[in-house]
Amino acid sequence: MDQDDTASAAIRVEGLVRNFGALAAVRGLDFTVQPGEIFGIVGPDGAGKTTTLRMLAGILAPTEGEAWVAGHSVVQAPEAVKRRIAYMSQRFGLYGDLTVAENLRFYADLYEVPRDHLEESEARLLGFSNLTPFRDRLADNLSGGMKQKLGLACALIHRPEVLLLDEPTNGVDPVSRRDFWRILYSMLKEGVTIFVSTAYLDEAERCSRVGLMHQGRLIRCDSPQRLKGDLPGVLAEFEVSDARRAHELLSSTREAGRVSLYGGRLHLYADTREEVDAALASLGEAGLEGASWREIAPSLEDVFIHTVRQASHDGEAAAHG
Ligand SMILES: Nc1ncnc2c1ncn2[C@@H]1O[C@H](COP(=O)(O)OP(=O)(O)OP(=O)(O)O)[C@@H](O)[C@H]1O
Repeated sequence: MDQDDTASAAIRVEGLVRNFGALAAVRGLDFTVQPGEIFGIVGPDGAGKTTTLRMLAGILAPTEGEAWVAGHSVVQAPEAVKRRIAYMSQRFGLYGDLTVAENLRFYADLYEVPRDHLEESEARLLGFSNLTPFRDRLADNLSGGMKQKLGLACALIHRPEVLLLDEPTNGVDPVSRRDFWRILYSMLKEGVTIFVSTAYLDEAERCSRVGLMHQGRLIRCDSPQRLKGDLPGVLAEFEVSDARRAHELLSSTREAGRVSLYGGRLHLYADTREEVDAALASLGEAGLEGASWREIAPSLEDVFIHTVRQASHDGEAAAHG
């Protein structure tokens, strides 16, 4: 590989594999994240997101392949990687019997943050996260959202170049989630590169690029805009008096995931417009009068559902073929 490429990319991954015994958790990843990007990774439970993050953080050795994070190899120099990044796992270690300020100080000491920068960094991070009024509260007595924000503040105290976040807002209330993302954007402005896994597709929408992970592979990787624009087929929304019944009728003859109910509206993901017209005709034949349909723009959720379905379908076909 070109030495300059490795040095300039914030994260570069080549042929990364991780097996746990017979289980292939990560099956060969290749991607690059540029400095100042926010890269989101989404995928069903067990897709391999946490395993990937742990390898990038230098705390889990790859079975095969390589990754360079903040200019260092996770295989050759994991300790150098750890000094230049922050990794917030799903069970980030806050000390419940220490206060908010004491937790920050603990992480500052751990990373040997110079004392002369400390007060300013603490004040800034507490301010960002709206935790200043709670600086003397024990971490155990914070709400879930506040705990996550404090975890992020602790992860940022040593000014990492790359921030690795594993589902950081899982179960967090909407207001704290918004605060959390505000902090992430401020960090981006300061040039920090962010790699975040999330189960929330509205969060994935906020990323500069999104990787869809499925069974240990990245099956798509692009900007949210492009991912939505490239979804093949037609997404149709039906206006119909009895959406529940229409759902039953249309889904009985289609693969799972093709027909879904959104409130009182019915969505059909079809290969062609003719297929949608045929579906409309079949509703009429079944006595559901007055139905109509219009094409709608897919959301990232649609892209996610249909891409995963297609990948599972292709995987099964390959297994049986
Ligand atoms: N230490 C381990 N030992 C054995 N198997 C593991 C280990 N860690 C992960 N796995 C397995 O590897 C696969 C990928 O897990 P991983 O946690 O990376 O997925 P994920 O996409 O992060 O899902 P989740 O969001 O549920 O954590 C799963 O089948 C999991 O059971």
